[in-house]
Amino acid sequence: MIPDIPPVLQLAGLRKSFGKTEIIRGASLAVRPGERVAIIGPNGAGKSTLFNLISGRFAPSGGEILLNGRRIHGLQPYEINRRGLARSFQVSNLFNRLSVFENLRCAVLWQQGHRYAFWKRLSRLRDANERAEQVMAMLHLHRKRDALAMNLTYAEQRALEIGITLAGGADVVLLDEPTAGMSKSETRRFVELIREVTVGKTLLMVEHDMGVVFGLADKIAVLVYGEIIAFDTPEAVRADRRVQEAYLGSMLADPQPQATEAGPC
Ligand SMILES: Nc1ncnc2c1ncn2[C@@H]1O[C@H](COP(=O)(O)OP(=O)(O)OP(=O)(O)O)[C@@H](O)[C@H]1O
Repeated sequence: MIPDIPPVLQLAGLRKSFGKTEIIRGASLAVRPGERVAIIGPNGAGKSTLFNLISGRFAPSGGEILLNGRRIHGLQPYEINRRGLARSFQVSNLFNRLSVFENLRCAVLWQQGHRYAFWKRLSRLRDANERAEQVMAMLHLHRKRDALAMNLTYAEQRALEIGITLAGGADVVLLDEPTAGMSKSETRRFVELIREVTVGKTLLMVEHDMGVVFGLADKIAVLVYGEIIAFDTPEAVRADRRVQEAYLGSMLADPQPQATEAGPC
């Protein structure tokens, strides 16, 4: 990474209060193009709130969010999406009664601004079909092309969700606990898949599994009580005394995947 490349995503003194309680307390972060950043921290530290602020679901109480140097705070989630930032959710975002292909095509059309207007020009539909096929192949889901989302395995559903997030071609991708609920072997395969499908993209993820975090991230941001107390390489974060004291030093000392073999599939 060349240090003076401008950040693709920048948080500056970001704040968010719910009522009188300040949850995000002046968070600042500069993410360079192509970096893979994991946000870690104790339960309730504000990780999901931070994602909700960046993706436009919540309006900040103060501070700034810049995407490619332009302010995005105050924009609607779909406007932020069309500026090239897409996010996945912890809860399922799939249309259960649509096929894998149809789910992806809906996502392409929506993210390109056609909403669900399937009657739009045929050439656009052709482009969306091609993009959906492309994303399906990237996810290794082409053999499940016509399977309904509800009939996929849990890991396939999570892969499809990542496909939906990537469908519109966003350059900045936010993944919220992408491996939650997976077995160890599924988690290992999924980490490889995430690595493959995010080549050339900037990735921000919230993840509790330290094996995934240390296996994927170029940099780790540690959020404690709404403040980013460290933002550095995995090695530097692991050695940081403040991080060890504030956030489960033992977890960082031995970053093995935390998932159990008893996944939901
Ligand atoms: N819409 C809301 N209204 C009021 N309080 C909220 C709201 N959303 C989140 N909070 C509070 O903000 C705090 C941070 O929650 P958040 O979900 O962002 O933490 P987190 O770090 O993602 O936690 P976890 O690791 O458990 O998912 C919590 O105390 C939560 O109750």
